[in-house]
Amino acid sequence: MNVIETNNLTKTYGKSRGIDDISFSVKEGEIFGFIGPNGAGKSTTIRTLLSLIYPTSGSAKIFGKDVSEYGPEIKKEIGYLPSEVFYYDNMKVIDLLKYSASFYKKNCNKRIDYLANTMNLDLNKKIDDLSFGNKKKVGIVQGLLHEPKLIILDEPTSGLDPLMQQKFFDLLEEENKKGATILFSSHILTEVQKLCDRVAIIKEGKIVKLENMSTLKENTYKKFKIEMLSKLHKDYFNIAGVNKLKLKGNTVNFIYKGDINAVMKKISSIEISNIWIEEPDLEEIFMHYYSEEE
Ligand SMILES: Nc1ncnc2c1ncn2[C@@H]1O[C@H](COP(=O)(O)OP(=O)(O)OP(=O)(O)O)[C@@H](O)[C@H]1O
Repeated sequence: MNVIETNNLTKTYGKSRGIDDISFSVKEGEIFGFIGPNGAGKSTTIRTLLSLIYPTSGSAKIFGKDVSEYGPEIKKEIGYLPSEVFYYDNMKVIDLLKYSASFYKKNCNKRIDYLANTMNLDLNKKIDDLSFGNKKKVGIVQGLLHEPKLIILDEPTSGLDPLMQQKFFDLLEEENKKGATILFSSHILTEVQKLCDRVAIIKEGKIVKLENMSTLKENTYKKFKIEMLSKLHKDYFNIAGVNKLKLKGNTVNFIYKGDINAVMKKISSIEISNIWIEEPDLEEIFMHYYSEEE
């Protein structure tokens, strides 16, 4: 079953572009990453899904229901963490969370304690007295306290220190194991890489790539660095699939995309002292998509 489904979703702000013809779906139980640089259209897509803004054209469904028509009903099953959180600063954390919990028809007290404990959040402090990162934690607890079926996170880790980020990821994985579907927007690729099953890469309002995380990495090139015992002719590795070759002294660097056996045969015919074969990280793959289409 698809928990999220968007069809040709388009949003313009007056004459300027927000998002253009966005179509994707997220299956139940999936952790789906939405990655792209500032201004690409991540927040616009998310805000449309939450019916905080309305599409110019196209449509979106959550749990099989149109978001514009069933917004309030759908939102009860969603936990949303916006990219920027604003609160009534004078309230105590616990009062704000109890107020949030009152919108759902269940007792969330134990859950609030558990989440606050895990995220190391002092419930008795005034919101005004919290640091930016601690305010973010309030948003996290607020988004997860009703054990939503769908968790939508817009740049959720900004302001969290690495230890807290890890605790937060552990929490998300825990929720996902219990069945929650997660949509995770970010421009930080390493975190998307850690967590997500599938990603959509968004650029200037359009999805430029939609792929399983594993395929995204498999279908790309590998990086080779080879140290040889003696100097080679510069054309030795001039075979199909080899790119960006650099020969310096006895060391050759290149990237390779193609049948791995072809390049391994070439390597096995020479004497080498060391070899490194590396996968590009998501950052490099991402840069590749961006520069390729510019
Ligand atoms: N309220 C608005 N009025 C006019 N233009 C807007 C508005 N909100 C967003 N935009 C424009 O829509 C485009 C997409 O913005 P959006 O905030 O969705 O991007 P984003 O990928 O979430 O970026 P960021 O990571 O910076 O939040 C941008 O060009 C932005 O300037």
